[in-house]
Amino acid sequence: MEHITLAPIARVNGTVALPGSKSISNRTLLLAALAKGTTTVKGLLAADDIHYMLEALKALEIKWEQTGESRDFIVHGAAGAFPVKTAELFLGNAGTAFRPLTAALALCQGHYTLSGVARMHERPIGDLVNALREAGADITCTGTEGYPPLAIQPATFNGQVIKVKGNVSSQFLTALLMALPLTGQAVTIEVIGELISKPYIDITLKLMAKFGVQVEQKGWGSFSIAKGQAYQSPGTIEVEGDASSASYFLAAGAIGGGKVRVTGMGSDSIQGDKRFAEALALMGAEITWGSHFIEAAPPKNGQLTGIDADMNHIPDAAMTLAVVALFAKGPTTLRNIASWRVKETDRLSAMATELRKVGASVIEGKDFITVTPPESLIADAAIDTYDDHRMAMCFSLVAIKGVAVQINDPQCTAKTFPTYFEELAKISA
Ligand SMILES: O=C(O)C1=C[C@@H](OP(=O)(O)O)[C@@H](O)[C@H](O)C1
Ligand SMILES: C=C(OP(=O)(O)O)C(=O)O
Repeated sequence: MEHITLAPIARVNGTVALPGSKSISNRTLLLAALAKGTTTVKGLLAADDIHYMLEALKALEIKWEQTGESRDFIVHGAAGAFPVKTAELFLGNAGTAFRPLTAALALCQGHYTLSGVARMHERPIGDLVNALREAGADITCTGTEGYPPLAIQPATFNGQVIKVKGNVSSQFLTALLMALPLTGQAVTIEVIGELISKPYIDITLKLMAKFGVQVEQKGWGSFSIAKGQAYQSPGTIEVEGDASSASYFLAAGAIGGGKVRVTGMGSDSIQGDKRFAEALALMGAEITWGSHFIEAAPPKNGQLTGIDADMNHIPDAAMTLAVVALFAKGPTTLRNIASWRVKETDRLSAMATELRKVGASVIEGKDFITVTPPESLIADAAIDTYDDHRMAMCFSLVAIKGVAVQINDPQCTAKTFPTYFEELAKISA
């Protein structure tokens, strides 16, 4: 297996220009594809998840072009439903492509199949499929009921009130929100039970508003779209830097003896993961906020402290804290993170296994993890990454003011951050 060996990094210092946000890139591409008019998308993320969305749009005969070598793309919108009525889409392991495209295609009166990598076929989609079916959609799970792959057939949509469960993934609600304006009808989405990962719904609503569709929100339980709204290109959208990707560098700054600044997003960001910096501050890190940057440095007294906190609002960036916990005084407990089990891998189990390899004592709960740091880290651990980009990026932090560490299959960062290890090297001394 390919691996990368990171020697202990004595000090980190410098500035990282963040790659584009995955969540904003894929939402913007889909909204631009459904909108009337041409949209220039600036600073699109270059990574596998976005590649799958771009290729899917191409298969659906949405015209787009890249401006030279830049990350600026021009998308020619279809002004409504996709023009192509038959397509086979392969979407890798990109939740932000798979879930929203499922909902949009269910309303397009065509014959479509959607599939992904083996792990995508183990990630639940039943709550979204059932919500769409109850509104008349014809969707078959061609493997196991409740999971991809999916086959969609033409059907009459008749939903006025659509109920969806929110406790497995917020992407199901996001998918319905983005797709339903295609019907042109008044529709209300009711969320049954708890809604997790709420800040991602804010990203969805803010981007829909940029494309001219307003949603009337009542708390987190009801979302209404008035009749006759349709997406309209806003002209240009600038993709912010990725706040989840920022977490590794901010954590490095908090651990590593110097200041690390990330640019491309800051206090003005629409991404919930900016609040990772608040969690780091709770551990004692010195955080400086700008409207378009965040900077992290170690605590004034040099010692991070463990925390016990609810992480439901930042599930992706919370993984980074589990590794920062290795450098803190006392245990750290991250709570309300059951969704970790249905992401790129079972992240609760993977995180517990790999943290133990470097010497931590770990309690793996059903929906929480407690990490007690070892007296001293075990050197030269070979970290397995489970085809999970975040496992690879998180465990690189072990080297910062710590010990040498081997990361197996480092290319898995391609899902959201293909150049991660190069960027880390640039701020390492
Ligand atoms: O909507 C989004 O862009 C995302 C929502 C979150 O998923 P869940 O809602 O499944 O927690 C997050 O983990 C994922 O990386 C991106
Ligand atoms: C959960 C993640 O991805 P996805 O968008 O595929 O759900 C992630 O990037 O951590």
